[in-house]
Amino acid sequence: MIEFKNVSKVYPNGARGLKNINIKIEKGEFVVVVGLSGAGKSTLLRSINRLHEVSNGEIIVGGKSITKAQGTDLYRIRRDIGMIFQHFNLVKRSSVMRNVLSGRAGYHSTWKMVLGLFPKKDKELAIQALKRVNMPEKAYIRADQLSGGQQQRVSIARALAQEAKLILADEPVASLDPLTTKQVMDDLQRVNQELGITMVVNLHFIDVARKYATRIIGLRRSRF
Ligand SMILES: Nc1ncnc2c1ncn2[C@@H]1O[C@H](COP(=O)(O)OP(=O)(O)OP(=O)(O)O)[C@@H](O)[C@H]1O
Repeated sequence: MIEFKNVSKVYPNGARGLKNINIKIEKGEFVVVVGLSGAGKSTLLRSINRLHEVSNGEIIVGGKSITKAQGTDLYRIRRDIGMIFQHFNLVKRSSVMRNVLSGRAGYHSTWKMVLGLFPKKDKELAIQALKRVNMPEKAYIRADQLSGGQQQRVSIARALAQEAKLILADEPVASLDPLTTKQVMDDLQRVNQELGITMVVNLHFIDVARKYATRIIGLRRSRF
């Protein structure tokens, strides 16, 4: 599903993000990346969908080189990759439904999205996604009316509506309390087990990593 081939990343200011990384992640794995602050976890995760460009080496996603891909090819590879951020990245003044539907944006023309013209099938997908995170009754509430944990579960629903084959979650529970952390991690686990969506998750807490991961990757000073 994902292969890092001798990947290195040096930031323009000279900071080293990754050093000679070789990893293979198979379809359906729940991989947790752990490491101290500055170890390179975010750089690793964000290089998978090319939010960060790597300096050397190549990353293969779903059999295709995302490193070399351009134009439509890059767009298609990215469409299969859902992203979950520490601070949820929802449009806070929009409804939950509208946020989940935004996961469908990659399937339609920009003008339709600007006008909010989503086909019926998309709305059904969005409701199904909200059901999977146990939040269908919140569909028409504004996102900023929800707790942090609920907002994070909406962002999981957005990735599901996107029909992502792979979800990258960069510190998804770093802003949450222990109870909410469990709910969000349980949702990610359920999605992984029931839908077979591959997960790559960065976490600070090794106990949470142990509980959920099918494999833990430890990063230390840009290496693993
Ligand atoms: N945009 C950037 N510009 C310059 N250097 C950066 C940038 N992003 C990260 N770095 C550097 O790259 C290295 C790895 O950082 P990265 O954010 O990937 O680590 P991390 O393990 O995710 O840490 P944290 O948990 O604190 O986010 C660090 O030395 C960091 O200072």
